[in-house]
Amino acid sequence: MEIKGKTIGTGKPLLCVPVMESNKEEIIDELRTLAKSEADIVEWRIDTFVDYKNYNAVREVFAAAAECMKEKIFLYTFRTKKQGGMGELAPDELNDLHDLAAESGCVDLLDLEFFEEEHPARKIRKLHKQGLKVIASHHDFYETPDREVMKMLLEQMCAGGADIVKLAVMPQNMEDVLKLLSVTYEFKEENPDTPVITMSMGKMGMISRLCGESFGSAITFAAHKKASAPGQMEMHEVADILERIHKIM
Ligand SMILES: O=C1C[C@@](O)(C(=O)O)C[C@@H](O)[C@@H]1O
Repeated sequence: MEIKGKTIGTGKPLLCVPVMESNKEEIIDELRTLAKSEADIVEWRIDTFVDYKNYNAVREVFAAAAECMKEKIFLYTFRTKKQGGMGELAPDELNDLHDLAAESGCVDLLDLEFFEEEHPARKIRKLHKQGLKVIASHHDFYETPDREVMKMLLEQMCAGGADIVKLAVMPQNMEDVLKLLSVTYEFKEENPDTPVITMSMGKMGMISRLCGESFGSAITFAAHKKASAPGQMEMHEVADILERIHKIM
C-alpha cells in the first residue's frame, strides 16, 4: 500500500508520532513541528484535545493540518477510555467526528476501534465511500491473549474490510512478547496484501517496536513530547535504530 509516496507493509517500518497536546494552539504547533521531523506518519490523538466536542475548533485543527501535512501521512485517532485513551462519546457523536475527518480532505488514515463498533464492516464501507482508509485497531492493556485469539482478532479485522489491522497487547512475561511476534509474522505471511501493525506494550515489549522489518509490523509508534502508550521510545532514537537495522537487512 502506498500513501503520499510512502510504502506501508514492506521494508523499513514507517515511524508514526502521536500528537497528544490538549489545547488547539499547542496541537497546531506540534503538527507544524512534526511536519519538519523524521516522522513518516503523524497521528492526531483527538481524544486528548479538551475541545473535541467543539466541531469548529476541530475544523480549525484540520485546516492547519491540511496546510502542513502535505508530505506526511496524517492519521486521525479517537481513542476511547475503554481502549486506553481519554475519550468518551456516544456512537452518534463519534460518527460526527469521523464525518468531520472525511470532510476535512486531509486525513489519510482513520483509526477505528473495530470491536467497539456495533457494525464494524458496515462502518468501514461507509468510511471507504467517504474516501478514507481505515486502520482497524484493538488494544488489550491487561494481558496478551492466546495465540489463536490474537490471530482471530487480526483475521476478523481483515475480513471486516480494514485496509490495515493493528493489535496492541500487554505482556506479562517475555513468552508473551514472542507470541505476539510470531502471530505477527504468521499473519503477514498469510495476508501479504493487508499491512499489519502490532506492539507488545510496556518496557518488556519494547523490542516489538523496533523489529518490524524482521517480523512484519508495518508501522511503529514513537514519542516526541508525550508518549501515547507505555513502552514508546523517543522518536529520534527509533528513527536511528530502524535505519541501522534496515541497512543490515
Ligand atoms: O493504537 C495505537 C498504538 C499505541 O497504543 C501504541 O501502543 O503505540 C499508541 C496509540 O497512539 C495508537 O493509536
